[in-house]
Parts: sequence; C-alpha cells; structure tokens
Amino acid sequence: MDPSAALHRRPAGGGLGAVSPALSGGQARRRKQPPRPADFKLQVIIIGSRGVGKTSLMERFTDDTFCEACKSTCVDFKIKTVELRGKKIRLQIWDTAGQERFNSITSAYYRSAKGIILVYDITKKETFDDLPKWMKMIDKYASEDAELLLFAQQITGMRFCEASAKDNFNVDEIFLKLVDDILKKT
Ligand SMILES: Nc1nc2c(ncn2[C@@H]2O[C@H](COP(=O)(O)OP(=O)(O)OP(=O)(O)O)[C@@H](O)[C@H]2O)c(=O)[nH]1
Repeated sequence: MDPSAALHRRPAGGGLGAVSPALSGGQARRRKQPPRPADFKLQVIIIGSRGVGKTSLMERFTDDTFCEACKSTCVDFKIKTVELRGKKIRLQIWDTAGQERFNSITSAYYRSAKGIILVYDITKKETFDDLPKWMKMIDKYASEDAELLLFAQQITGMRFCEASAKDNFNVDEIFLKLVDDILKKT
C-alpha cells in the first residue's frame, strides 16, 4: 500500500473540523481536531555515489539524527511534512543506493520524483568524477520537469549548496529550497 494514502483520507461525514451534533459544546471543544491534510505531496530522490552521505542527509532532515556508521542502503524512504508559502507539503524522501549494481532497482524511483538531490563528497574526488554517470541516469529515467539540486559543487545551470549532515549545517535549507523551487512551478 502506498504509505502516503492514509494522509489524504478525510474524516467521514463533514470534512475538516466537523464535530458530531450529538456532542455538547464542551465535549466538542475538547475533541482533538484532525490534522489539516497536506496541500501537496512531493517525492524527492537522493542519489549519488556510495558513501557520500545520502542516508545521513535524509535522516538529519527527517529525524534530526546522525549516524556515525550507517549501513549501506538499497532503497529506503522517510516522510516529513513542511510548511512553505502557506502550504502544507508532505515530502516523501527516497534514499537510494550508491552502488552501481542496484541501478536497475533505484532507476524505478526516478520517474515520480519532483525533486532530485545529487550528492557528492568534496573530500572524495572519485565521487565528483562519477557525476556525469549520475547525470546520465537522470537524463534517462527522471521526469524532464524534475528540479535538480547538486549538493556541494558549482556546475553551470545548477544551484550550489554545501552542507553537513553531521554538523546539521544547511540541511533544512537544502530541502526547503528544493521544495520552494518545485512549488514555484506548480
Ligand atoms: N564527517 C561527516 N561524515 C559524514 C557526513 N555525512 C555522512 N557522513 C558519514 O559518511 C558515511 C557514509 O554516510 P551514508 O549516509 O551512509 O552514505 P550513503 O551515501 O547513504 O551511502 P550508501 O548507502 O552506501 O550509498 C557514514 O559513516 C556517515 O557517518 C558529514 O556531513 N560529515
């Protein structure tokens, strides 16, 4: 089941904020309001070579945690809801494997992504040298209107962001910038 489906289910019989006429005023006031449903659901995918910090980036953003020795990922996702431009946006963030042998699995997640974060590690030149390979994957599998954000280095036509999942530096800003750019297009 798509885990995002539950969020869009409205309460039966009356929509947002409706209370049963059988409840007295006091009871109605005490009753917890259902959370406002999200205005948008967006999928963001994080790609890049092995060990560049994709999982760390996702976990810092979604759970505000940092793992010193993360296990290598195949595919995983986390949810985070953010508010931006007066809209509530439910982000489904997909963390993918850096290992090439998983490309046939991870490529299936590109198509539905509205935002792509391509990560490399400024201390590992080989992860920079791999960028053309990732760009080819994007060209081949991603939607043409997906917003792309390169994480750590200036490349013509893309924005530049440096961040650290460990020090919690710039992580929220990166995700919110990407979502803001997606919203501007909707
Ligand atoms: N010092 C430092 N280490 C980091 C940072 N981000 C991640 N790491 C470390 O780098 C290692 C790899 O991080 P991961 O988040 O697992 O990398 P990944 O890109 O998801 O790896 P794969 O799933 O194998 O592709 C881990 O040991 C992290 O603790 C950072 O900002 N600073």
